[in-house]
Amino acid sequence: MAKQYDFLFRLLMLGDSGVGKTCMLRRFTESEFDPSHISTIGVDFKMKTLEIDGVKVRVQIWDTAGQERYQTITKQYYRRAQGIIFVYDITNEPSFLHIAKWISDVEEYASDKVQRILVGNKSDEEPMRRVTKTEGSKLAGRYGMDFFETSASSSSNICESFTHVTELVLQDHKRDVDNLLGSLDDYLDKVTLEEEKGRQDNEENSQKTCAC
Ligand SMILES: Nc1nc2c(ncn2[C@@H]2O[C@H](COP(=O)(O)OP(=O)(O)OP(=O)(O)O)[C@@H](O)[C@H]2O)c(=O)[nH]1
Repeated sequence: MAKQYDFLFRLLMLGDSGVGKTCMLRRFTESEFDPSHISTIGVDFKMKTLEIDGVKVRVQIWDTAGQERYQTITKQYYRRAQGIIFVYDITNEPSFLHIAKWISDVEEYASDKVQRILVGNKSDEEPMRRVTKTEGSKLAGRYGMDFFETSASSSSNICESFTHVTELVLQDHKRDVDNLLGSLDDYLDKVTLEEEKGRQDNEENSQKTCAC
């Protein structure tokens, strides 16, 4: 059967328990919002296909448990992620302060090339806000990440944030392919030049032989 997509990328969601990772993922993949909080056990994943600039990208999004007790399990998923979404809750300051810890874990366990974005979720809860947009944006800037405020409840910026991290992974992948093709071109040019030089040397040698 023909493949239904051009690329398959793995994304990972990280952040404290209760910040809304599962709700964001359900909103993105199933357009649903469930206000109950059932803590994720270990890890879970959902798939979705996106079309970016005519390229079909299938994303496998891993939703990790925020609870400390599952971290030995969840850390095993860091290495294979190509994109990471760090999530905090704008109504919960500790979840924002813990982002530095999540980032340091990723720096320790994930690939150096992993693409990352920062998300402040629950932007619909404005009266309960404890972390300003400027604080979120500054933290993201400090780590060289793009920043979004989302709401799984109202759906604000959900599609934009998942699509953006996928675009970053796709761009990085294309850069790798271009570099590989560039090296292949250089190699083929070198081989052609050497063959050309070999032919010329042979011709010169045979002319010399004839003259004798
Ligand atoms: N108001 C509001 N509530 C939200 C939003 N997203 C999630 N919630 C609520 O926050 C609670 C926790 O959401 P979950 O998605 O289960 O949180 P989680 O980060 O996956 O938690 P763990 O699985 O324990 O790591 C639930 O009661 C949700 O209804 C949002 O955008 N706005």
